[in-house]
Amino acid sequence: MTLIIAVDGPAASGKGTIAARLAQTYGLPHLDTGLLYRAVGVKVLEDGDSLDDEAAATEAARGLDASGLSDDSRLTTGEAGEAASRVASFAGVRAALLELQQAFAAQAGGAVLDGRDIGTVIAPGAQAKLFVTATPQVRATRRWKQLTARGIEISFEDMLADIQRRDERDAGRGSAPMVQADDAVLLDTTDMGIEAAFDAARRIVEAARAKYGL
Ligand SMILES: Nc1ncnc2c1ncn2[C@@H]1O[C@H](COP(=O)(O)OP(=O)(O)O)[C@@H](O)[C@H]1O
Ligand SMILES: Nc1ccn([C@@H]2O[C@H](COP(=O)(O)OP(=O)(O)O)[C@@H](O)[C@H]2O)c(=O)n1
Repeated sequence: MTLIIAVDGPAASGKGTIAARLAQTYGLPHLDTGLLYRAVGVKVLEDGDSLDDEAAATEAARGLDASGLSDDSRLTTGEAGEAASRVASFAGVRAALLELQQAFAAQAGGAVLDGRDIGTVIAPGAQAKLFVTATPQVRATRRWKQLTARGIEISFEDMLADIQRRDERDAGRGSAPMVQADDAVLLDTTDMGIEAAFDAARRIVEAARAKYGL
């Protein structure tokens, strides 16, 4: 049996940071699945199509080249996050991205994936499942600091409103909504720094490894 680690949670909860560090710790490949939806959203915008156009978004998802996404600075903006969340509600987009993600999860040796539906849809059999969260205020503060450090200007109030709107859309959509899997462990990082959050995440994974003898 291999170790698949599923890390889900809302925007700026720290799931990507935790997933990357877990991957490093256990020597596993890591896929930030949010980048796939961000790339689809940005492609729709760049093609001049509407974010309400499911056919255009599905076509963009089918034609997606998933290589090099983590180096693409166009994908880290607030607009890209918003566009991602809009196209991510389309069943056609999710279906087009399913196989790629499931193949990544199933590769020999195991994998770490982070997103919204990893523990519920992409890898329901994952040995370790974390649902990472924090209050909207704390998450907005983290994302605001991250974006302003990159020279992106946004007010804190707008940031908080963006995060809350995205939370609602992601949790409320019909297709693979953001929800904690029944067997996921909740990790609330509201009062934790990065080190404490990572330590807590590692303990959750260690418990799963012990359970499965991995
Ligand atoms: N526990 C934490 N405490 C403070 N800042 C954090 C914590 N976890 C992550 N961050 C910072 O918050 C920002 C968002 O984290 P990230 O891992 O990208 O979140 P997500 O993948 O959930 O959107 C990053 O700048 C990251 O360094
Ligand atoms: N597995 C996933 C990952 C992301 N997404 C969507 O893509 C958007 C961007 O995801 P992300 O993980 O890059 O966003 P952040 O949490 O980093 O802000 C989310 O708001 C979701 O709508 C999804 O639907 N399913």
